[in-house]
Parts: sequence; structure tokens; C-alpha cells
Amino acid sequence: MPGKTGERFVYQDDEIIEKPFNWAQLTRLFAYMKPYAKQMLPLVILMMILGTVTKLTVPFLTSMAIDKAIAPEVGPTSINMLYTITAIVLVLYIIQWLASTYRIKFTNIIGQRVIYDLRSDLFKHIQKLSFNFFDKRPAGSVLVRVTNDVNSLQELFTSGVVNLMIDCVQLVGIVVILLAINWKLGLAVILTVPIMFIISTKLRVRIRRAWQDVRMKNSRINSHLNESIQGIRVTQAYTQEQENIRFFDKMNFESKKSWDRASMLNQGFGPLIEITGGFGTLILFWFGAYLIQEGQLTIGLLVAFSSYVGNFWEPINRLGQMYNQLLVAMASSERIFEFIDEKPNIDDKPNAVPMPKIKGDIKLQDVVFEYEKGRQALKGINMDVIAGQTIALVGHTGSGKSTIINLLSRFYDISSGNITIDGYDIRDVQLETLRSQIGIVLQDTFIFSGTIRDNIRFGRLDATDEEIEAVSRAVNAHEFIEKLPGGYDTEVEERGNMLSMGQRQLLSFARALLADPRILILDEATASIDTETELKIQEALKVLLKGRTSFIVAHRLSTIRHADKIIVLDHGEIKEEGNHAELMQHQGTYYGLIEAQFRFV
Ligand SMILES: Nc1ncnc2c1ncn2[C@@H]1O[C@H](COP(=O)(O)OP(=O)(O)OP(=O)(O)O)[C@@H](O)[C@H]1O
Repeated sequence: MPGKTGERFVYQDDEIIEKPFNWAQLTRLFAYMKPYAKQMLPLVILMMILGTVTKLTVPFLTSMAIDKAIAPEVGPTSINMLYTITAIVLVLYIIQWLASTYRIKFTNIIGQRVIYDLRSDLFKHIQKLSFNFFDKRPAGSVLVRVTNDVNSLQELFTSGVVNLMIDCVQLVGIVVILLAINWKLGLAVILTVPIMFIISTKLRVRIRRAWQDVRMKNSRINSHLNESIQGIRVTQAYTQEQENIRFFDKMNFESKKSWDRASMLNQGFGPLIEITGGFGTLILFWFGAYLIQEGQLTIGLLVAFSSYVGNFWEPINRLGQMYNQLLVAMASSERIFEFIDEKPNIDDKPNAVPMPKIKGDIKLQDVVFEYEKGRQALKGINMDVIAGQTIALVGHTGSGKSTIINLLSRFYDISSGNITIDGYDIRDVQLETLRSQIGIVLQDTFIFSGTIRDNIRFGRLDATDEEIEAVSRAVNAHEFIEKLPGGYDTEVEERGNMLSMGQRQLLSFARALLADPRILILDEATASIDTETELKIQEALKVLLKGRTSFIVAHRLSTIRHADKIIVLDHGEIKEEGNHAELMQHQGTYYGLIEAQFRFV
């Protein structure tokens, strides 16, 4: 969903940074921890308890050192006691350090595994989603969910959850200790907590929002960058560089502005949050001094108390941050689950049968199809194709040619009517067994990064090198591949920019021939190529079409002429059908199309 006018590259769904707390969703998210919790959680809890107990023991030992060993009224023997206490404190610190190291190690393991599973689930699911899902969404938006949204959960799983537990345990421990040491002073300090908590949380919310704004502006820059690099050729061809630079500058400036604002808030509010903590300490010393004078508290205990109060603020502040983190996680997980819950609308029926080896008889009966409700792209198509025939689909742009080929592979389900292959309704068979027997060669051959060999092998992964070479020879691709610097092992960059259009087509023919499908669908490239390559392609096509039922969205006269049947489409309807000679004689739509298209050839 694009953003407001004038805000290119912005998709509103991805802009929502926080969502209210949702318990059901949190439970679902935490279910990802389950497989590892059993194994790791006891260890984490053990480390956590060890760490907390040692941490909370140190201030108590300090108070003992002051009251029993340092205070002027105790005797000289006390020096030994001081040594003993120091030694114990040292051991406690070592235990604490070890406990925290291992705790972090274990929680990282849990966190990384959860993120791995989540990302992998999401990716697997996206692979299965149907064409109409991608029709609705820009690729950038899908990308953001697999990267940014998953990443933003990372912190929650690696440290957030465990810190939450530690903080709760620590807080309870400290409250108990404070009340046990001196309940009056304890109560006075604890009562200040809600006020401090509210003030610091309020300030924190503003800082957080400001940083989120920075993140959002940066992610806009990223998507703009992505799109401008992908489209750099078009930009330069239309000399739109200045416009692009102006647009980028605006975004860049916005990002800088929001960063300035966030960092100012941070500088201003950061110390203020610290000061709110200081307020509690003030009460502590004021009331503590009074209790010491009254003989109700020792100096050592007051020092211990102040140390506990210091430890008290840390978890409270962190809990506030944790809550923020949860709200962000809510938004990200909602987006992730929205994708995971998206059912591929093209899926096997529960009683789907495997499609037997296809012969290639295809029938379309009263096929109606609409991409969007109320707009028919096909308005009642009837077609009867005998195995082995080559069918050329011709017609004006937008007449429905690509739509027919999309329906044959069941990339979309028809709105009414039916399509059968060898008498099987394509909706009743298992999708994989259907698609694996249909080969598709698209206009814009997609070349993946990897070698030429890898790209041909995409047609059938278990093919041997010999088979790859054989199909390449058969479609006239061997000759140019041989001449490449590394032959079949030449690395082609993503999208195959180093190959010419004609070479890319031959490569895609080789890929299709290797798959050896019974039904071949070919969206013929419209790009004009030199006569020599054109001839090679024509020869290759003959090899490719032999013995298969083929549908060609045809643009070349020679291809159309050789077809067994030409189907002329117009606004989603079949206008005429027959072979070239018949249709030319008829002097109807086809005749007009050919006249217009090839007048200058
Ligand atoms: N993914 C889509 N979502 C919505 N409408 C679509 C989609 N794809 C095609 N259409 C519409 O369906 C109609 C038929 O389009 P189709 O792509 O089948 O035409 P075509 O004959 O293959 O055209 P071309 O020769 O330009 O490729 C057009 O009106 C088009 O706007």
C-alpha cells in the first residue's frame, strides 16, 4: 500500500512501529522458545539465581565489614575479619561474573535459534504464497518483514525475556531485604517508587518515540536506495538523476533532522531520569540519618541500604524499557504473523490426487477469470487442444494472453468454468505434480546469481553435466557458452546483465528442455534481436516444441505461422481461431493485427 501522494517508497503497513500489548500474540511468539526452553531454561534459571543471590549478598557483607570490623568501637582483631569478608566478596564476584557469562551465552543460544526458526518459517511460507499475494504487495514490503521485523525481535529473545525474569526476582529480593533490615526506612523508600516510575517512564516514552522516528526515516532511505539502484538504468535513460537526488536529499535531511531531535531529547532527559533516581536516595539518607541518631540503624546497614536502593533502580528502569521493547515486538510480530497466516489461496484440496504422467490434451470450458472483483480479464473462454499441438495466442496488449497461461499452471484459480488436462480438473490434482510437468519460459528470463551451469540445472536439479551440455547444444546455446571466459562455470551476476537478450533466451530454452515437460508455456520475448540470433532461436524453438503441447504468447511471425492453431484474443474473448492461412483468408482481426504489426518488416 503506497503512502500519501508525493511520498514514494513508503508503505503504510510497515510504518506502524508500536502496537498495544496483546497477550495471545505474545504467547504465540513465545511458543517459538518452547523447543529450547526445556533444554536451556533450567540452566539459565540456575545462573540467574546464582547471579542474583551473590549480587544481593555483597551489600550485606559490606555492612558487616563496616559495623563489625571497621567501626572505631570494635577491637584490633577485627582486621582478620576484614580479610575474611574481602575474600568472600572476591569469591562472590567471581561467581557472579561466571554466572552472568554463562547466562548470556545460554540466552544468546536460545535467542538465535528462535530468530532462525522464525525467519526460516517466514521464508518457507513466502515461497508457497500465490501470485495474487505478490500482486498486492511491493517486494520491498515483503523484504522488510523478513529482515527488519525479524531483527527487531532479536533483542527481545536474546536478552529481554531473561532480563525480565532477573529483574523481577531481584526486585522481590530487594524489597524483602529492605523491609527486613529496617521496615520503616524500607517502606519510605519503596513508597517513592511509583512516582519515580511514572516520571521516568513518561520521559522515556518521548525519547523512544524520537528514536523510532529516526529508524523509520532511515528505513525510508533504505527502500529508496534499493529502488533507485534497481532502477538506475531507467533513471539515467530518462535523465531523472536530478529529480532523484532532490528526492533523496529531502529524505536525507528529514533523517538528519529527526536524529538531531532525538539526540537532543536524549541529552536533556537522560540526566533528568538519573535525577529522579537521586530523589529516592535523598529520602534514604535524610530518614536514615535520623534512624541512626535514634539508635534504630547502624552506619553499615545504611550503606548496605543505599547499595540495595541503587540495585533497586536498575531493574525498575529496565522494566520500563522492557515494556517499550514489548510494544515494538507486538507491531513486528503482528506483521510477521500476518504473513505466516496468509493462506496460499492456491493449494491442494484435501483429497487431491497426484497428476499422472501427462499426455497433453487440454480443455478450457467457459473459463471466466477476474483478478479483481467485477473486472473480467477472461469472459468465457473455450478451447480444445490435442496433445502435441502448438497453440499461438495473439491479440492486443491487455487482451488476456498472459492471463490464460497463468491459469494453465494454476497460478490463479479461475472464477468459473473449468480447465482439464487429460480429463483431470487442474483443481483436483496435487499442485506439485501438475506444475512439475509444465515448463514455463517467460519473456524476461530470470537469471539467478551463480554459474551458467547452475542456471540451466535449475530446470532439473539432478541433471548431470553431460545432460546440461546436451540440452545446450540442442538449443544452440553451447556455442556462446563455450566462448564465455569460464565456459559453463562462468559466474553470472544476478539478473544476468552480462548476457545479451538472445543469449538469455537460449539459456532459458536449455533450462526448459532439461526439465523436459509435457506441456510447455512460452511467453515469447518481444525484444528484437539480430537475424543470426533470431534464426538460432527459431531452430531452438523447433527442438523445444517437438512432441509437447505448447502455448506460446507469440510475437514473431515465424512462430505464429508454424503454430497448429492460432487463437486471437480481444478484451478477454476469443475472436477468431484457425491456422495462419485460414485466418489470413478470413481477413478479420488477425489479418488486421498481422498487417499492422508486420507492415514494416
Ligand atoms: N496481476 C494483475 N492484477 C490485476 N489485473 C491484472 C493483472 N494482470 C493482468 N491484469 C489485467 O488483466 C487484463 C489482461 O491482461 P494480460 O496480462 O493477460 O494481457 P496480455 O494480453 O498478456 O497483454 P500483453 O500483451 O501486454 O502482455 C488486463 O486488463 C490487465 O490490466
